[in-house]
Amino acid sequence: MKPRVLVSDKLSEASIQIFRDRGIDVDYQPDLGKDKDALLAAISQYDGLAIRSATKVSPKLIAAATKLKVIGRAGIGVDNVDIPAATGRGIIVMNTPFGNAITTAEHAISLMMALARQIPEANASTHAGKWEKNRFMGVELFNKTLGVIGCGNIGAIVADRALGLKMKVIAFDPFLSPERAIEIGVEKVELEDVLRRSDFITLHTPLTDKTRGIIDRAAIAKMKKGVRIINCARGGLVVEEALQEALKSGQVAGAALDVFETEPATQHPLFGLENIVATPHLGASTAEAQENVAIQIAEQMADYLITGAVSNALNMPSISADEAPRLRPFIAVAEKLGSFAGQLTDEPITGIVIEYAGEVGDMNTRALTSAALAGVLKPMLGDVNMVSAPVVAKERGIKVDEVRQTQRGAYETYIRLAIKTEKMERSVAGTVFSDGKPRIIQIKGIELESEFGPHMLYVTNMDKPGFIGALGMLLGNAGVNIATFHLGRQAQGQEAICLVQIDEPVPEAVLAAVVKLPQVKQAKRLAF
Ligand SMILES: NC(=O)c1ccc[n+]([C@@H]2O[C@H](COP(=O)([O-])OP(=O)(O)OC[C@H]3O[C@@H](n4cnc5c(N)ncnc54)[C@H](O)[C@@H]3O)[C@@H](O)[C@H]2O)c1
Ligand SMILES: O=C(O)CC[C@@H](O)C(=O)O
Repeated sequence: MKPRVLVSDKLSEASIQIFRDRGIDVDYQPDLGKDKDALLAAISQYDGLAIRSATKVSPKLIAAATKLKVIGRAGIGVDNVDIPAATGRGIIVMNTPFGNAITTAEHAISLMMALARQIPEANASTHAGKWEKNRFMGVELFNKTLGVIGCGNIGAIVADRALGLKMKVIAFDPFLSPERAIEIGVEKVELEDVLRRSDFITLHTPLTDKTRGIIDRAAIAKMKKGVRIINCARGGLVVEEALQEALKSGQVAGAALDVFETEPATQHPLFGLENIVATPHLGASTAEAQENVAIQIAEQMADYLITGAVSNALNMPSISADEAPRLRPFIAVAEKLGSFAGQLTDEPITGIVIEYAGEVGDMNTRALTSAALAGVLKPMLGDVNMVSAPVVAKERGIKVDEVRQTQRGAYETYIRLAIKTEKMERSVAGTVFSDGKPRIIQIKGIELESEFGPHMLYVTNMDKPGFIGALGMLLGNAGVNIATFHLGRQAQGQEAICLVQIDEPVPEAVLAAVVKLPQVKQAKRLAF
């Protein structure tokens, strides 16, 4: 069946065509995002949801989205998506981190200039026929200090443009390296310095628990009198009441806001103030940026739904379109090895070590580890996939370690997964043969070679004569057809393992009879 995507916000037509061209059924309902109830009623039909900022993806919506695999944000900020809830349900959340960065930086610079020269007010006055030449006395940008809070993609572009205007640019960003600061020509400083030294302050951080209210009453009190503030990032970074007081007192000479605590902001205490320039979240609104982000998100979502390639996901490692087909059989073997170990483990798992050797050691092992974890956890928890598994493992206090080595042993590739519980450690290893099929090659250090079948019987026994015949007879008498039969042992007369692929699940009574065979230590049904 074709994947179905809902586009619930206004997106460029080009993106709709991309979905169609890639063989995806797409419903373009640009106003549905604003109608919570209608969206909630419709969401269960879709594999993908493409949005901008109007659609709020709440835990309630995610709970109703039973088929949903991917949420694509045509833009940067994903604060309208509950990422933990999506991750918990195994839904990938992706955005387009660069598509609107230049446009948004240009908007911030436009707002700074509009503030410096009071262009909106002067425009309104001139249109009103007032010719108030003496009323509008501006300030120059030349030689002024611009303080950038958050110097990532957009902050760095703003800095670059401001340097072109011959401003001095200082930046506060805990994640900005000194080398990067030198590269982009800014002085890396502390927040206090930005507050104390800047003539203009521009915000370019995401809205997080750390950045919410970063410009509050106390921060404003530390600023130069007559500072001008530009917020083209997110409402909530600036405490609006504190700003209002400071604009009235003259501590802040002017502020330009593209974003507001509550949007749409149709009524606001700051509206109507002379020293406020306001735009309705237009940062990303150019034809170029909207085309970019819409095309990018449609490509990324289509890639994921059709090929499994993952790019720009916020809750899953990337898998490029080139590596997706190469990775697929290894994802399958990692998941199956995990599932094998998970099905055999009844106690709480404390740790998992995944070892990659040979060719696979050079691959995207984060994706493989996520697949292995999903395999381990699924038998116990059911609804876990590559997206949610790392988070679920962490929540359960399972320590996950990856070991990579590129040298080869007997096999071109080798993946070994060891599970630790309070009482024991169990390991299983596998590989992918040239036919692309995953194989088990080792269990508990015992060599044997088997495919993963839909129905299997796993038996550990003592290596004594008569066992194979007795097991074969038991299964045969019960009408259970054996497809493949694989054996391995530690050494003659010691612990042995038998892996039998059968055409249907072993009935309970037959399993009980297998356990009673004198040589048998343990017998379990497995399914892949
Ligand atoms: N107005 C609009 O239409 C519009 C358009 C695009 C993006 N945005 C907003 O702009 C924000 C920035 O976008 P970007 O592409 O530059 O993101 P980015 O991730 O490239 O950069 C954000 C920077 O903020 C820094 N940061 C994080 N926490 C910080 C803190 N406590 N103090 C200082 N810096 C901190 C990060 O280290 C990072 O360098 C987005 O999160 C989005 O909310 C708004
Ligand atoms: O979609 C928009 O118009 C705004 C997007 C912007 O806020 C973003 O974070 O990318």
